[in-house]
Amino acid sequence: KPDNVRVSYGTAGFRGNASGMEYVFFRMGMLAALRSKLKEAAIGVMVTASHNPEHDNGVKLIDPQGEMLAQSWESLATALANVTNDQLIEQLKQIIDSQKIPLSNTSFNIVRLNVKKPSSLSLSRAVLDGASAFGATCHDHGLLTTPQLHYILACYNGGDIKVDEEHYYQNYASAFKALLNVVSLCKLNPVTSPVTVDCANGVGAAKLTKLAERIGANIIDIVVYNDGQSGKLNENCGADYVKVQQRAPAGLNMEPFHRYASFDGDADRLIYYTLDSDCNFILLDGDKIAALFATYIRDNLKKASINLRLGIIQTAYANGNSTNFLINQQNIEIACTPTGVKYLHEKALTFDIGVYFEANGHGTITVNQECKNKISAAAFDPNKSAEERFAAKKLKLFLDIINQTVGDAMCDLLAVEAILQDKNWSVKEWYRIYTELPNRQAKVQVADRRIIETGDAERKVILPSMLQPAIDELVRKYPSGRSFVRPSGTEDVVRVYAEANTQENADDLAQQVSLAVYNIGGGVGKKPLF
Ligand SMILES: CC(=O)N[C@H]1[C@@H](OP(=O)(O)O)O[C@H](CO)[C@@H](O)[C@@H]1O
Ligand SMILES: [Mg+2]
Repeated sequence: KPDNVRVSYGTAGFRGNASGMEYVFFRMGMLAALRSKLKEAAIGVMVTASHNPEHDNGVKLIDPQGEMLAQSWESLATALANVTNDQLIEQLKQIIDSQKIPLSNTSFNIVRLNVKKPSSLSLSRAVLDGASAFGATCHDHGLLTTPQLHYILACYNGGDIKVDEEHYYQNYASAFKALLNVVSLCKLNPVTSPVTVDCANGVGAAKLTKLAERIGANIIDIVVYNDGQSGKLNENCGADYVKVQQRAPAGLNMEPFHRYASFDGDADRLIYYTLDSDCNFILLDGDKIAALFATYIRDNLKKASINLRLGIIQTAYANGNSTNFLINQQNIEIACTPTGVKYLHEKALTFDIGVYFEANGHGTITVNQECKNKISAAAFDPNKSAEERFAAKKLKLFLDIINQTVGDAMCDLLAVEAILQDKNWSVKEWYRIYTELPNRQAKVQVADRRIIETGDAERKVILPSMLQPAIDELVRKYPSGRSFVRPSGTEDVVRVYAEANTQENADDLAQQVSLAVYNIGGGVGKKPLF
């Protein structure tokens, strides 16, 4: 471990420049083995830096049911990663004692290794070495998307110890085909039009190709773009680039009203986009996917006369008009949490059916088993009308397409495609459900981003105390203005978000707020000017 380097288990595990990070991965292998002994179940370890540039890498731990590592263990992970080499054994002992870990229990880890990245082989090796130091048996599943690893882990711990990647394809391909069969029954000539998917030159390209093969080209027409043959991972492409830059991946020739989608590097984010008739770029982000899912579920619940509590969970990054649409026009319950899918997921579980999405395209649907049973039973209930049973059946099949453990770009893509088919919608009808407020994201470098503390699900700054009044004053100047700032959990920056009635005003507001952060929050380097 290099001296004077501090890392922390952030929004999505440890992430940073891959060189010199082996010690973090080695220690996370150890921690995973300990957690496995405690939980008496396999623990997943994912090696990825998601949407970050190729020179970065990262590691995150996955809990037994495929959920994110329990928050109480994040601080243990941070402490273990930061001690010096000679304090390591002492720190491990402390964790073992404080968590009462039965060392004699066997432990299993399921590791996914991304051989595509030059750094990943040695880093994955470091995880395996760390885990073996505690005698863990490791199943190395090779190259997988993040959601595939979550899925495999959940199945494995559910008793299916032979589960593998193929199982994933069979499961979701047959779920999708079953729903499409049912929805095309009511159509004379079901049409499939192609959807072009930018896979960010990441692992998703090969995996999506396999999934599409299992479904069949006569049912879904997927064109893979940025398959990693030539381009660099996440460079000028991928879901994060498209969302933040609000433009298509480099080199993609777009046609008006065709459907385009982007995954991020580890395929847990999905964004759609298209061009309108004037060739304006139209983004259909996580908010719009959530709105499509939630209204589809709500409509079918209604048609099936099933009474369940449906909620949508957003973060402060959700576009103001998506929130207005869902609350005021659709009457759907909304909750807001801090950034980071673990918070959204946790909140989603408090509803019978929870639809959560970050605006950047990471999201899924949670539904508890009891509610799922209720929906399945309604599909065969002789006391219901044929129409009610049909809606219940569609809802059941739709929920089968969803990877409930985590946001999954491939499953979410199938779910969007199925809804559009069912509704006979092109991308045009979908994007018109509401019009987004123009918005802008920016980053500000400060000496120490930890001095910024936020509250109210990150919508207000608490410290430094001068900052929120300054933001409020700026926001007041712009019609439909809204802005907030927060320290990033994955990068050494403060993030700024602004929206307003016009793009110019949103840009202006983002600029002014960035300067306020720079001036009041201890900015370093060049003043943020854009
Ligand atoms: C504005 C934004 O997109 N933030 C992302 C980003 O977190 P930050 O804490 O903002 O760096 O990465 C997270 C992990 O992928 C993701 O959950 C989150 O939504
Ligand atoms: Mg990702």
